Amino acid sequence: MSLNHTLILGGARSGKSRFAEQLALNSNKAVIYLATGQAHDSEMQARIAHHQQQRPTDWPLVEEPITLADALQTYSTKDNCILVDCLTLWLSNCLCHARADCWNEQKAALLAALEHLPGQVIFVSNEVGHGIVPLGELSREFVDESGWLHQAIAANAERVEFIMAGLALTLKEQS
Ligand SMILES: Nc1nc2c(ncn2[C@@H]2O[C@H](COP(=O)(O)OP(=O)(O)OP(=O)(O)O)[C@@H](O)[C@H]2O)c(=O)[nH]1
Repeated sequence: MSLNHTLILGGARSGKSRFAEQLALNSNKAVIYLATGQAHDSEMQARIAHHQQQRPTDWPLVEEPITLADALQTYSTKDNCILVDCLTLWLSNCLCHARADCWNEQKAALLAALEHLPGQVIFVSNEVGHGIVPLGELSREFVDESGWLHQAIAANAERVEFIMAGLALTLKEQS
């Protein structure tokens, strides 16, 4: 089964967001930008402001740090393309949530929702699994969950790209 979603992976400052934005533009559909990031400090505020300045001003913004599946179900239509930037921050937000089962619930909800969404979705995410296994328990959980999430989304994606130094390596493309 291949669904109408694309996964764009890459390291920090790899150019993955820019690549994903170009892909969304090329879709020729109405694009919605779904941000999972939260501006908890001035550095993050500056990053967000930078992102806002360089993407098209006519893209509606949805900010949703936790309930990603609900947001996708609310906004996905057969004529639109939702750009989700990014799964990594969503995973962090869910793992750090006060409710211990938040992550398992939200992950299951997303994977289930993906089977029925009417429109196109482009996911951006950090590939964080290239280093050594972290010593801290939460960091280990983060790296493990991130890898499992990417595998689950990639399995049914129609396209998966890995971005490095602004260049794309196509991992999967189904015509
Ligand atoms: N809340 C909110 N977050 C945003 C908005 N625009 C972007 N972001 C967040 O900013 C994050 C990207 O931050 P960066 O660290 O600068 O980008 P990056 O993805 O690591 O870098 P590249 O690989 O170069 O794309 C995304 O994950 C978004 O969640 C916005 O309008 N509102």
